[in-house]
Amino acid sequence: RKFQPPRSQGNPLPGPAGLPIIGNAFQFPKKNPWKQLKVWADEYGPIYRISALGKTFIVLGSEEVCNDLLRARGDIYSDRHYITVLRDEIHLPIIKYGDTWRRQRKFFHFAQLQSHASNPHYIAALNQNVRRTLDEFLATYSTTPSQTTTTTPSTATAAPPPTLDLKTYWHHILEAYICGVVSQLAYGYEVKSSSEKYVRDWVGFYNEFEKAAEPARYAVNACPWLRFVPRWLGPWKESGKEYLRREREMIHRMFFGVGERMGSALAAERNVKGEESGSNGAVSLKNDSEGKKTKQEEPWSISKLYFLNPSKWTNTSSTTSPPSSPSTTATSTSLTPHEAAYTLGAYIEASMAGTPAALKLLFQAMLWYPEWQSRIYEEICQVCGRVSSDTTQRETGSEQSPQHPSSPGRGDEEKKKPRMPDLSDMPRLPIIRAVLKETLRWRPTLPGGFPHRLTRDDLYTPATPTTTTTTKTPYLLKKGSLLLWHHYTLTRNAVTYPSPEAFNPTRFLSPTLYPQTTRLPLSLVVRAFGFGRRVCPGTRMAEDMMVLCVAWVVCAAEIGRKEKTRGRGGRGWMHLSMCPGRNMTRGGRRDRAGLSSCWWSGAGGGGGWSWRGERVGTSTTFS
Ligand code: HEM
Repeated sequence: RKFQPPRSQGNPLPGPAGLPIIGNAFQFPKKNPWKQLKVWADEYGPIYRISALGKTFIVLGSEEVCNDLLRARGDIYSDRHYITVLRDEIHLPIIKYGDTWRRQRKFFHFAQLQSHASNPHYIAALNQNVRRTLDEFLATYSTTPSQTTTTTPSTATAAPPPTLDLKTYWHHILEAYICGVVSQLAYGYEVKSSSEKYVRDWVGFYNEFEKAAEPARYAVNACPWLRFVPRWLGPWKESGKEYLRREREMIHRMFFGVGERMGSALAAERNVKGEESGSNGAVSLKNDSEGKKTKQEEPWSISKLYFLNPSKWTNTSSTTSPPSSPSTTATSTSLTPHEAAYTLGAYIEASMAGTPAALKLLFQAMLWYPEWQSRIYEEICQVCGRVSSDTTQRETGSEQSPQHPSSPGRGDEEKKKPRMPDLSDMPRLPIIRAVLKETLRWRPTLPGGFPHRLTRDDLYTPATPTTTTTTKTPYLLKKGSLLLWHHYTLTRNAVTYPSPEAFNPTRFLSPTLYPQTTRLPLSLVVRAFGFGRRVCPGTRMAEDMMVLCVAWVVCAAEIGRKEKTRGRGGRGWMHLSMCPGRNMTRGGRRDRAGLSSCWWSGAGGGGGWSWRGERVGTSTTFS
């Protein structure tokens, strides 16, 4: 494995010529720069190289090549680029490939194992948060909330703060939804409203993290030797540190707080020793009886599972005397408490990274293609029952949804009682899942992919000859290169996805094109989640959260286009209006069990509730 192929045996990769040092950095358009990589992929084939500021990037533009390298040779293609600004911390998505990554990833998988349809805590976290989210949408965007609300919504605090722009508030609601689910699972913490500081803090951390990782923002990321410059010349040194300090304080407070309340010696000692910040903010236990009381009351969470049996993860010795320097004392197999805390930090931050953006795009797809909204609604009616007064289908939604052949139907009796969809319905909702897959393909949230780093020289001959391959001589891929699985190019492959620019979820329903497409895990059907050993471990949970959210919103209202106001909006902006459907004004959909408690009556036709959306996600400035 240590064998390094002689460099003379390989051909250099093709690619566009660039300037010395700067490379191809200035050849990208300002708008949608990732599109340029597709242009080059068409010219140079499914594997080519570019360079920028001394770094070599190898761009992979076909699933075959991605699988050959990132998956089949995962032992050398799973490292990450070293981000100097974030060097102190152990964020799972960017950590170097090695023992710490293995330990964290193992704990992450343990956390993911809790997210299954037979775990009542998982179901509760999803249902509770989706209900709150819908409440917030209704309470916030009803044009006449005082007249329409007869039952007090469960989130009395749902109205946005007066300073907040309604154009962006719905982003906050979706962020709080994701944050709510994962926080409840990770720490047993229940988010009450999207304007809660707790949620905004996590969003802030993720945004800071994203900025810190940008090569263009901090020159030190591109030129690591800059870290040796004095502090007065490198302001990023302080700003980076401040963000990391606040983030660490939050991650430790939430994680060790659970242990403290449970009376865990590990967490208590940890708290006494304290972190750099002086305090982790965890609740101190006063005496045994209080300890016992809080121990009983501590809600289920992944942190709690950890503190119930820390020795499963940590060396027994370190459970009584926590390491003074968090990241240094781990053996190759034992996860330090600090690492466990950061794994759950990644659980939240990584969820917040991709999922809200994808959800926003899903809403955008509903807006632009209302016929799919109607088909989703029809599908839900077939699976969860149709409300008695809801005899009229939506104008565009007369088409019947196909029933998934493998899904057992619920009894007729149950069908008579309309209810809101839940997790157990997932296998029987192929349409909404196809719409999600198509959205992730149509508007990738990470169009440029997420770089993997190659740890030693490698030789590679693509099985399918490329336009530039003249001989059978393999290409030389150099150690230290960053590999971009270019998601935008992958999704624009006209052979796999005919008419790639068209939004057409049917492609994921066709049994000839994608056999078993509704049953395969999302990450195997769409490539939005990466490849190989670093593939996104939260895929199933992401699918559950997104499908449930859209299903509930579509049950509650129609998402429609609000008339464009002159001089406002523009390219990349969208206008949304959600108005109660015809059925609802006649008391139709509000009769669904599960919705009634958060619903208002007498919503009156006409305007309903509306919101104006700002740019959706980071990748919506498509032309
Ligand atoms: C639509 C939603 C999501 C998208 C599009 C997405 C996408 C991705 C991508 C592209 C990667 C990098 C894969 C690679 O390098 O090959 C990744 C990594 C990761 N994702 Fe997600 N993700 C989503 C949701 C989630 C959720 C809900 C969680 C947590 C529950 C999560 C946790 C992670 C973690 C921890 C990593 C780092 C894995 C590693 O480097 O070993 N993601 N995700």
